[in-house]
Amino acid sequence: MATSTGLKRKLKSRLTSSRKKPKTKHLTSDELPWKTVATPKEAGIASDLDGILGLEEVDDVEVVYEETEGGKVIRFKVVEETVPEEEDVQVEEEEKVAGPSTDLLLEDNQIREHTPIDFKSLLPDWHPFELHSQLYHALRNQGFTSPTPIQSKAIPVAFKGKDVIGVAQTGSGKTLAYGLPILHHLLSNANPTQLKQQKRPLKALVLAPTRELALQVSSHLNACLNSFSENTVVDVNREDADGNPVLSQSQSKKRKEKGKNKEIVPVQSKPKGPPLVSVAAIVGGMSSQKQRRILDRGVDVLVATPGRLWDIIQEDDDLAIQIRALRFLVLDEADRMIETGHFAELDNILRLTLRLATEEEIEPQLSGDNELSNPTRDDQSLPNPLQTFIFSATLSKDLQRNLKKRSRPKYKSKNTKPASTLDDLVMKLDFRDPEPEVIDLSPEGGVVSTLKESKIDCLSNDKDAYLYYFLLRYPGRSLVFLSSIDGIRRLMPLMDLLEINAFPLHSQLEQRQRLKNLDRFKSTANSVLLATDIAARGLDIPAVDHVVHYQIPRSTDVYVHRNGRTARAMRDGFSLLMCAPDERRLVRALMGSLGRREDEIPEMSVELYLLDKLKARIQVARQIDSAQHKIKKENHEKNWLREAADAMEIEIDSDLGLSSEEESKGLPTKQKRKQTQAKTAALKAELKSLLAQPLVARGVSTKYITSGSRSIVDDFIAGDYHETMLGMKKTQAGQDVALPKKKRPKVVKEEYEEWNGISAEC
Ligand SMILES: Nc1ncnc2c1ncn2[C@@H]1O[C@H](COP(=O)(O)OP(=O)(O)OP(=O)(O)O)[C@@H](O)[C@H]1O
Repeated sequence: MATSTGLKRKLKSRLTSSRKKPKTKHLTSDELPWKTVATPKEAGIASDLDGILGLEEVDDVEVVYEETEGGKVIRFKVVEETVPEEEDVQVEEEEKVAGPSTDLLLEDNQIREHTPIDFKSLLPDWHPFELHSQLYHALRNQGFTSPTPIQSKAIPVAFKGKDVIGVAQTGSGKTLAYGLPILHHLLSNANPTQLKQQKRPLKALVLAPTRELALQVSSHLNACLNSFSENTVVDVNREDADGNPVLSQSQSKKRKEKGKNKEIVPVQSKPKGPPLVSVAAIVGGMSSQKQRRILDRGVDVLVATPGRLWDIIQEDDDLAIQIRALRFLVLDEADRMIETGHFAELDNILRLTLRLATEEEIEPQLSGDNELSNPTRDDQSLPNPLQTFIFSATLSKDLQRNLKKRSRPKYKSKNTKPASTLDDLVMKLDFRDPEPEVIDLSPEGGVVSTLKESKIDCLSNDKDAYLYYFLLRYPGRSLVFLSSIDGIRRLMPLMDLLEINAFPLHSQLEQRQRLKNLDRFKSTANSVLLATDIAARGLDIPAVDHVVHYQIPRSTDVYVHRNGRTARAMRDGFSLLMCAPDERRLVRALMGSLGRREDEIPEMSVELYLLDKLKARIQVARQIDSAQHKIKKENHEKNWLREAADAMEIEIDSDLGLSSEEESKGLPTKQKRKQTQAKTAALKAELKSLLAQPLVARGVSTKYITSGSRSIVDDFIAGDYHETMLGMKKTQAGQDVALPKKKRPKVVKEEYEEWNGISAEC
């Protein structure tokens, strides 16, 4: 142990070093520190884009794909690593021996105090849980001063070793409701000496339905570890040249540059010891080699989507064996996993977690010949009891009731059929707890109290104009849900032409692009995300102001989860349903199954005069889009024709003005093409002029601002005038909805005395 003075001096040096952020430098591919190495041809290494994609495998080189005006550009970000100073290493060694220190208070990412922290007075609401000190630090750093209701209820139950089925409204902190008990258990039971000697076995598996949600859960859990104890926590999704985990950015230490004038030589800082607890994500669409390496190294908590995980399990017997001995299993948004087509994979993974009675053998439904070894175990052979947590904002009451009644799984033998519905699947889960605890905090009617709902009734064809109106009228971060990818593809060019900052998100985009679009949406205050329901569940995007249901969601659960992207963590939020005449029936059914009436959702008020002006813009934008589409299609056909002619060694007109031949094939002549191009240019000029015209509400005089039937001078003085719609007040969307109709009092059937005919007395 160091003396207190010695420790102080070293801490000071850490103070300076911890402020240093790793620098990043943009380089071209030629500037990277290449080294020529021979690779076997058969391996097909780096055949992709001349090795550029392979670069993702290189530590500290981040490949960034950017759309620019000149086309797609690939950039390389090189993160300069730091070499820890001897003093830092010494402090870390000391801390390692002493265990996680409680004498550093990290606030605003800086070490402020050097006294033991009294969490009892700093976090009184958390104190009764007696969490590991590292978690207290993390909660404090993140400003989570008190537990949310689901955390208050679920954490003590989980600490008792019980299985938990948690149902709570969207954005209510369910991730930490299961995450904190898991991390507490792992931190409290970690044995640093043992970790150094052997590969850590997998202890917790969190299954999530979408890649984005899995990555988010993983970073949420990592944030609870990385806030403190710099030497004990690493981001295992990053690794050094030897495949060792690299300390996360907050842990970067001072570096020694190798030569001032030289090119950057990335220097790897070796971790000073294995992390106490590590969390990693395994999802589709990202480098599977890297993910396999992470697994080979060993990880404590794995957050995964079922598809990619099952792919890996099929080739990795060791992982399958580890899953059989899990300590924690979590199904996050289990109901959605059933919908995403991952059902068979999920079913197979869950089969691995079942207890096996000595006489029974259960085999997962493996495809191919790569059968897993399946050791028969009885209940007693389990080293640790498995604890199962199922969390969602929507789990049917029937399912919750059934879960309470059951205990042992229904899987009996390897011939058992896979489950076919969520109820079926969850009922087959092998809860070790004879009475799993159901905690249901879901709000009545499925709506979070801080959410304001509204509705616009309009024709299908007018939805674009209403959406455009809404986006201009209420700037902010708007998440627009569409039910099809085609719908997004149609709307995106319109948004571009109308100069709306919109990004698409759907399953047919590359994973890299999905994450990038999500990031752009997160970091742009006034932006729109046009998304399918892959964005409906679990995504925790800070400050989404509005959710727009461009099409009516296909189920109540989807409605609840889509709405849940706004009004999170007790913040205000707004949702708008766009309802075409043929969708009214669906809205009625939707509200009915939430135990509500259709007219409980108030109408959004719309300035029709301005809407008409916007319709004119939309019309021109649509014409441009269709003309551009036509040109694109023609170019495509032209290219096809040229290639076909080349292949057949036929000579065609140099400019493809194939005149008669062309016309006979239905292709436009050169003249016609020119006409289309000229028409498009004229339309673009028209749209440009329409976009430049100010949007002035009816009755507003821009010449004499104090006159007109709608004087705008007071708004100017008060500073609450709308910047793009003159004459409108700058209001929040929630202020422009009519009050919801009051619930009609329930008709209480009066009990009448049985009618026995006119009495003799009358
Ligand atoms: N105790 C807390 N105090 C304040 N904020 C918290 C607390 N716990 C979690 N949060 C924050 O609340 C937000 C929502 O948390 P989380 O994503 O876990 O919600 P959720 O219930 O899983 O939502 P969904 O059902 O939509 O998946 C996150 O930004 C999280 O960081």
